[in-house]
Amino acid sequence: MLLEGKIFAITGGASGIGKAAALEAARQGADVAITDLVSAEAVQQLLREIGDLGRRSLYYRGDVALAETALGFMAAIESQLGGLDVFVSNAGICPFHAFLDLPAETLRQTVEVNLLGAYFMVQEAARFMVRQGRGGAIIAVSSISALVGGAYQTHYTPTKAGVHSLMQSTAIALGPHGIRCNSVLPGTIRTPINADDLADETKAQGLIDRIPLGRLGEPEDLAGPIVFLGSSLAGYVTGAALLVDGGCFVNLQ
Ligand SMILES: NC(=O)C1=CN([C@@H]2O[C@H](COP(=O)(O)OP(=O)(O)OC[C@H]3O[C@@H](n4cnc5c(N)ncnc54)[C@H](O)[C@@H]3O)[C@@H](O)[C@H]2O)C=CC1
Ligand SMILES: C[C@H](O)[C@@H]1OC(=O)[C@H](O)[C@@H]1O
Repeated sequence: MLLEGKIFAITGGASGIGKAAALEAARQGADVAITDLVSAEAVQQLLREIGDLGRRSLYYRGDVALAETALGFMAAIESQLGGLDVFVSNAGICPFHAFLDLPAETLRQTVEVNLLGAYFMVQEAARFMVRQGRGGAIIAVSSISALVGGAYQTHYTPTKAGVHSLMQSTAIALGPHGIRCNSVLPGTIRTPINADDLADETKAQGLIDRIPLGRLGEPEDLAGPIVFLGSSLAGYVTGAALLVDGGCFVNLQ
């Protein structure tokens, strides 16, 4: 098992990519801490599944856009699980909208959740790991959108470039503490974040046609890469970005 005896924490772990990664971490031997916006009742089934795998779990409800959520989440992890080895900044939103009439509030909210939320969380996780003095791994869920644009994502793609850049800079800042920092760059993965967008079958098929592996991604496609980057198998990998897109990015012509 890749994360035997480790403590794994993730934001936005109630749904989609975060939920798949949380379950895979438990399968790979880790105790799992999750934070999300949803009620504790909404994650009971997920926590039961983690328990059935023989692992401890905790759920902390909060909004990552608020700096105090990071403090509260880390305090809960310390008191209930006793440490932190792998931290994944995953929570995010993508409210598709055209550029010219984008409301300032949509821009502000997207930046606050995706970029400031990631920053607050990564900073608190790193402080915790440095205090512990046993190194660690931090992974940010960025996107292929850190590298390419989207007409309806002008407020979103800069946040994904931002978290990719955050991992590059924190890799340098935290390397001397034995903390590795990497990002995963998913292509289009079917989750609730894009259910409405992909309900347009012409758009969905257009995306699939550009993917050499011939399908959109599923949340489980990210679970392995995230666990790998958190594990000692990736012990010399830091400051890296792993595209998980079925080959979409390289498919120019
Ligand atoms: N689905 C996709 O095609 C892609 C997704 N991503 C990124 O993956 C990450 C996870 O997204 P998905 O699993 O696809 O979507 P999702 O909607 O299934 O999961 C996102 C989770 O984040 C939580 N969340 C949203 N705002 C929050 C806040 N302010 N505080 C705490 N939790 C909050 C939601 O409640 C939800 O559980 C996001 O950062 C997204 O940008 C990146 C590339 C592609
Ligand atoms: C939510 C979108 O479908 C998804 O988000 C990303 O970051 C990808 O680039 C896709 O556009």
